[in-house]
Amino acid sequence: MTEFRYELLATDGKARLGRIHTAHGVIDTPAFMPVGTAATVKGMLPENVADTGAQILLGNTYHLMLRPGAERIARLGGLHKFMNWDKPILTDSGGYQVMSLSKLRKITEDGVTFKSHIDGRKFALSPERSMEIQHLLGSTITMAFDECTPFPATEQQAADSMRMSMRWAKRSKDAFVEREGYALYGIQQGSVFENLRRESSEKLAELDLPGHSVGGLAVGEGQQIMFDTLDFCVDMLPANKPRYLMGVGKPSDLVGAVMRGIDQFDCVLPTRSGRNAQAFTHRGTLNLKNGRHRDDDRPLDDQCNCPACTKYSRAYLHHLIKAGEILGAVLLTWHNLAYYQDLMRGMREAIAAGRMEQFARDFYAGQEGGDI
Ligand SMILES: CC1(C)O[C@@H]2[C@@H](CO[C@@]3(CNc4nc5cc6c(=O)[nH]c(N)nc6cc5[nH]4)OC(C)(C)O[C@@H]23)O1
Ligand SMILES: [Zn+2]
Repeated sequence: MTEFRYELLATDGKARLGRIHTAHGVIDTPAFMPVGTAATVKGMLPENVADTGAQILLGNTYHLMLRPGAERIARLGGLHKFMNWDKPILTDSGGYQVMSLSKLRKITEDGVTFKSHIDGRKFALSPERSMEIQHLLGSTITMAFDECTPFPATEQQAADSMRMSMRWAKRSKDAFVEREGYALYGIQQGSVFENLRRESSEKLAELDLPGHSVGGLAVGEGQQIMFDTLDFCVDMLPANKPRYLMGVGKPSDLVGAVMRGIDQFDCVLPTRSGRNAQAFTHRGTLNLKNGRHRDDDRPLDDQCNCPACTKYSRAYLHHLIKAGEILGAVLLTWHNLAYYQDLMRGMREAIAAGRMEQFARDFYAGQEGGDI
C-alpha cells in the first residue's frame, strides 16, 4: 500500500512543483481538479477526462448525500467504482454547499440542518456525519467540515465563524477513519484578516494534518482582494504539505495563485462555461454563440490537441451551439478541460525550468490575443 505523501520537487519564487502520492495514484502539482459534483464530470466519460491529463476529480458530500445517498454508494462499492474513476477523488465536506444551495438551513455548534434543494427533505450535517459520508464514499482526500465565512464579513463575524470552523476541524479529525494512502485536509478560514488567518493556521497546525486548503475565498471578493489575501495567508500553511485553494478559478486566477504558492485547484468554470458556449483559449476567451464564427473554418485553439480543436471548425461548433445540440456542450467542455490541464502542465514545466515569471508574462500577453 502507499502512504499519503507530498514530495516538493522544485520551487521558483513562491511557485512549487510537487507530487502527491495517494492510495489511488499520483497527483502532479500544481494540479487542477475537474468538478464531478453528482458523480460525473458533466458531459464527459471518465476516460476522456483522464485523457486531458486530469489525475484527480472533486466530488461533493452535499449533492451525493441527497442523491443517490452515501449508504447506497457504499453498498454499490464506493464512489470510485460507482463512477468508474480509479484515480484519486477529493470530496468537499458539504458545509459550504449547504450555505450556497439549500433552503431553510439552521446552524448550531453541533452542525447544520437543512432542507434539500431537490425535494425539500430534511437533512443534517455535522463534522461527524460529514466524515462518515466521505468514508462511505471512499474519498481519497476528505475535507474537514467547516463553515465558509460569507464575504464581506466584519472582523468579529469572521473571527466567530473561523473559531467554530476550527472547533469543527478538531471534531473532524477525531471522527476521521485513518486509512493508509488517504488524507484529511484542514481548511484555513479568517476571511481577509491577516490576524485571523494566522490564528486559524495555528489551530490547524495543532492537528498535524497531511494537507490544507485555503477556504473562504472565491466568494465574490474579486481577484485583487483574493491575491492580496493569498500574499500573506498561503505562507502560514506548512510548506511540506499540499496547499489547495477551493473554488478557483478562471485561468488568470490559477496563474496568480500558483505564483503565490498554491498546489491544488478546483472550479466549475471550465465545465459550466463549456455548457454555456464559452471557450478558454491560449489567445483569450471566445463565445461560440457569436455569429462571427458561422463561416470560420479555423480550429478553436491552434495550440490545443483536443478533439474539438483537431477534428472540427469554429463554424461547426457555432452551428452545434445555435442548434442546441448536446455535442456542442460536450466538445466545448472537453476543450476547456484540456485547456486547463495544458495550462497546469505548462506551469509545472515552467517551475521545473525556473522560468515561471516568463510563463506568466507570456500567458498574460497571449490572453490579450487581439483577433482570436
Ligand atoms: C468561481 C465560480 C465560477 O465558481 C462557482 C461560483 C461561485 O464560487 C464558487 C466557487 N468558490 C468557492 N469558494 C469556496 C470556499 C469553500 C470553503 O471555505 N470551504 C469549503 N468546505 N468549500 C469551499 C468551496 C468553495 N468554492 O462557489 C460555489 C457557490 C460553490 O460556486 C462556485 O463562481
Ligand atoms: Zn481544444
